[in-house]
Amino acid sequence: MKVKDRLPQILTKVIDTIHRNKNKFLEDYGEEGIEAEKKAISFFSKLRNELQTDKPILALSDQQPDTQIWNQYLDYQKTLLSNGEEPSWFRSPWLYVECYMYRRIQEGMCLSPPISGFDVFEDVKKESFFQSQPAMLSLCAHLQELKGKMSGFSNTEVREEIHKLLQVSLWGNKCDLSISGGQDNSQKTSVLSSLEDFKAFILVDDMDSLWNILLRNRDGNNESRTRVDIVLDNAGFELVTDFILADAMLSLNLATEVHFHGKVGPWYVSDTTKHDYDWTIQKCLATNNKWMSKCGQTWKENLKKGRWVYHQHLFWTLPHEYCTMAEVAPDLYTELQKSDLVLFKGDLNYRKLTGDRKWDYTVPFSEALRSFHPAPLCSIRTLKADVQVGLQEGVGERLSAAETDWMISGKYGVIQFSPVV
Ligand SMILES: O=P(O)(O)OC[C@H]1O[C@](O)(CO)[C@@H](O)[C@@H]1O
Ligand SMILES: [Mn+2]
Repeated sequence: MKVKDRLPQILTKVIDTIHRNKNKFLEDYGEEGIEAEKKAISFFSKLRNELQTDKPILALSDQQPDTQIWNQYLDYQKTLLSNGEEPSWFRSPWLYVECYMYRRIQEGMCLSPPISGFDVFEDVKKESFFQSQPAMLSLCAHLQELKGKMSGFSNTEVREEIHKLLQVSLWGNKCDLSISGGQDNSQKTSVLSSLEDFKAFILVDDMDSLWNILLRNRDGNNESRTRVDIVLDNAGFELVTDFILADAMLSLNLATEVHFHGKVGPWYVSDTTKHDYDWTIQKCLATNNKWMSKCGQTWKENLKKGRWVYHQHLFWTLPHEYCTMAEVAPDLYTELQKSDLVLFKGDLNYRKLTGDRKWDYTVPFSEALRSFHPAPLCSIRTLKADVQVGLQEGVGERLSAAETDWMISGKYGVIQFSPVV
């Protein structure tokens, strides 16, 4: 499905969702809730029309901490066009327009009090969590079993385990809801048993570079500290794979703290917010499956003890590419500099890391990052957008000749590392 079709479809789903929740708004806020529902629906119908008829991109009119930054970015887009042309939905960069649509959804809710706090994607995120529960259960059981036997593990065995869980987290990224226009895209089967078959689809495998960083902690003395950061992507199955990975890194003594970075508001349908993060841990804890509930308990404790830390920053929901972070969000850049390893989950992060440009397939990843080198970093992403760097000579060409949609189907993945250069 093309962006042109996918984005209006997402807006249609937003409108349906708000409409479906009318009674809830009535119960919560009385007549005022109903008025707000009408207001939000008319905002989103108008927005969908602007999109479909290629109207100019408008400045934001809410008063949020990032409103001015967005409006300045629009001014900057105007300077890129010649002879006074206006940036419009189809004549602006895809990355910008797509981010802009999600920001307009936030604006629509913000301008519709008292229902402003309503997350229009919450229903589908929850649904996808429940749909993939069997697959999550088997991961939780695997982790608990691993914990039972890991005390006698050699480094080779630990390496093998962490490689497995990195791959699980990679394939977990297939499950985002924006690419499917909000349709169910959950994980139905355990990925663990398919890892060997999927190996052939990993186009860049830098897992050993990560291993070398993590091994330093395992082999170091008790004083040593290793901080891993995970820039989260989707809630649902993917988030649980990230939790499993983070838990294993601590349990296997490969890291001492894991910092998670989530979105400040609803984003790209399934992206993780603070509420999704807490909800997921709570849900795992409360299930009647002993393995999953044990996982939930440990994760809650990790947060309490400061071994896990959750961060949010509005930079993650700006349209800016990451090479501008040091300038646009210096505080966040400084925070990431404290890390020993930053894992960027998902496709959108990859697009922002590389600036969503038409790079040659063989350009080194570090070069495509331009000045963005806060710490050693790694992208863990399935390919859903037509940007890919760091491939061996001839690989991109060979794939293009064989499969026209190899860059957007989510079938291929990378675990791609860049040291600090
Ligand atoms: O959740 P992810 O992996 O970032 O995927 C989201 C991707 O889906 C799309 O919305 C559809 O291709 C892309 O713009 C975006 O890169
Ligand atoms: Mn996403």
